Amino acid sequence: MAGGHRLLLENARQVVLVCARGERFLARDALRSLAVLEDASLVVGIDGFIKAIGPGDAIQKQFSEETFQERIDCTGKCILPGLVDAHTHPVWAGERVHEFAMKLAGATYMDIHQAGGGINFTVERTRQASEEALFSSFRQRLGCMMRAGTTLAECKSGYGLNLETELKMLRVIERARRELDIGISATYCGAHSVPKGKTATEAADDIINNHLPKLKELGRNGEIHVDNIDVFCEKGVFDLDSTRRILQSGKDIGLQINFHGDELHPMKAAELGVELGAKAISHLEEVSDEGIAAMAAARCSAVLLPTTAYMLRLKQPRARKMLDEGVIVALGSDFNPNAYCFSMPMVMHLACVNMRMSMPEALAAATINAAYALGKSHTHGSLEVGKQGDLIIINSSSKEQHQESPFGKQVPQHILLH
Ligand SMILES: N=CN[C@@H](CCC(=O)O)C(=O)O
Ligand SMILES: [Zn+2]
Repeated sequence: MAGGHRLLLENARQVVLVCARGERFLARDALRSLAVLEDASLVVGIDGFIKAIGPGDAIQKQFSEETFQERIDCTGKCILPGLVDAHTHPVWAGERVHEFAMKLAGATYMDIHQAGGGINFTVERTRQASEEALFSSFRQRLGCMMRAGTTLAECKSGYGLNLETELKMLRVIERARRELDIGISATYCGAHSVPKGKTATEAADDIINNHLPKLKELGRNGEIHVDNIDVFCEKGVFDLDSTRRILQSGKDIGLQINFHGDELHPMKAAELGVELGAKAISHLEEVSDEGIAAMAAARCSAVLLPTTAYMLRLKQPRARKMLDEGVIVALGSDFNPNAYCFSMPMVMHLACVNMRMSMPEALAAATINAAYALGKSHTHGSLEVGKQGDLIIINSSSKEQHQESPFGKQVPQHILLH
């Protein structure tokens, strides 16, 4: 007979809280060591929220008269918050394997983009795909992310560019949000590339005059729920002026600004993001010193994407400088047809090796700080009483093994979402 509480996780070797005082993000010295309880237990209530965390014997005493729908013996194991992936492009059709060969032969991302490949190749395939087919592949991809420990993922549109296909993608994301056991933060990314036959200014006008009013209407009717607005601010894609106009219009209809900036060329995108009150800016391989200082002061988070720099052989984003200056650093997989990585443990590992982040910095960046980038760190990203009981159990006695061994031991034994 069900009753009392949803779940008791008993006697874990470590419960990695990440933070324990209601912090909305971790930066500077707070990243030196994360909050961890040894030999601890955790209780999730029927409503899916965490009710208690503490020493195993204390929890046992406190809940000795209570009943649980499920109990898991976590002896020798480690409990972590579910991982948060702050940047993904997971809805699309068609493969771009041929472009990998072109890149290995020396073509750059922009060479391929300017020749009509890259994003625009995927746009053609995605426009042709049925909504059902898009949902089916999306569901499989989300399943892979979950199996690697992701419990909340930001998911972008952006392979439609026209209103019809952007809405098709957003409906697919909305369906997943309602039907699947994974948290989703939905992002409208209709300015991911300039559609064929249009200039950036014309594309921006179309978005501002046609796409955004429709999103507002559908949001008001409860048909789709969009959290963020994104633009690919890049030389040869959307310039600073078009980016500003689109992001401001998105903000005016209540969306959080969370966009691609300073990736391949220095654009002063970070400075623009701060001016507009952006919640997050992704990539930042080419961010200026002034941009870093402005982001730190404005608490605008940097979503760093180690798979992109690796795949495209770009210079690494200056994670160390950002961290030392107090920027709120988050991580994302950037899952897309050009960077096919589902795994946040692999992303943390690359962040440590290639971007020289410490293990606590990488774990905070994949939990509380990623949740902050999505405006969800009041409910996600740490194990604290009152937060959502999204957590993973790894068959290892310390959290470090999760990052050190991304090729094997990273697969969580249990993934629990509430
Ligand atoms: N840079 C722009 N967007 C993606 C790539 C998308 C694609 O190539 O399909 C990124 O974040 O890496
Ligand atoms: Zn991206």
